[in-house]
Amino acid sequence: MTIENISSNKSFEGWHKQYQHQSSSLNCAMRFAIYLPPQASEQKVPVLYWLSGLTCTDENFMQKAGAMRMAAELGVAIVAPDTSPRGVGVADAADGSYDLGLGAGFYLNATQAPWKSHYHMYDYVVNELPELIEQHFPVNTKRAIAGHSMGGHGALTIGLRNPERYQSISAFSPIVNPINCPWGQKAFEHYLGKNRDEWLQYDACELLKNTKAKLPILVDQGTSDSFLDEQLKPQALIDVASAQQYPLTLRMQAGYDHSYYFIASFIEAHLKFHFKHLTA
Ligand SMILES: N[C@@H](CCC(=O)N[C@@H](CSC=O)C(=O)NCC(=O)O)C(=O)O
Repeated sequence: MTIENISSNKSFEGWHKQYQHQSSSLNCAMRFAIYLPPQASEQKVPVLYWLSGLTCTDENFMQKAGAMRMAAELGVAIVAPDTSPRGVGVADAADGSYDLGLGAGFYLNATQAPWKSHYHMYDYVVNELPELIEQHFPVNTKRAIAGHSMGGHGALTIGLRNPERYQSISAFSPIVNPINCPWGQKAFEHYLGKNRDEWLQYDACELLKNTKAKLPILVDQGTSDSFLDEQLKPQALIDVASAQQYPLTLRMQAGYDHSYYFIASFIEAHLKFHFKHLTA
């Protein structure tokens, strides 16, 4: 697997870099960003995989979250993939809507035309990307996964389905129950078809009901988030976790909205949470 460097910027004595490569899972060229802390010049470091939300690329988190100072202090690399396949021949929403198609891959493997030829973000994040990162960069195999909104859904579902691959999961404002909200229902019907049984494998609440593993989960949710009641519904996750006695910490943060201003306010706590489990 070859990768092409397309940018390098020194930051907090480490490096932020962007790369492009041909993805076998997605059947197109993909871009990702990596932050390598200063410790990576001397030793292999653990990795936090960050999954962004609707409309994002690899750039939103790296430019807006303010995560690099603490990542440099702790010695944790951060990898941020794009949120969907892109390029010539990749299907997009017919009406140009932001919640389907480009920028809206929902971290699943699509089974329906026209999506199924490229939209395999689940396979990309779970297998291809870590393999590529571990081949090309000074990282060890201790991994954590986090994300925002659609990316929070991705982090929860991928972490819950692959507990042996990650040490910890965290999310900001995640879509916790996509089978019961408009964003999730629209995406799943297009990507997975009308059979709702096929949707359950990508729903964090459903997965939490059935998981035996107990990977620690931290969630922060703003109380002034305009998507809170219609799309995010954190109480559904609290209820299942409570019934399962699952180690979930879900904090309602007063006055915060859905933006990166919110993420920037609590990203240090998430990095410290992951660091504790990555180095336990
Ligand atoms: N209507 C908005 C919706 C897009 C939006 O709010 N995207 C969020 C993630 S929402 C859930 O996945 C986001 O992270 N935006 C990028 C950013 O840098 O803030 C719109 O299209 O503007």
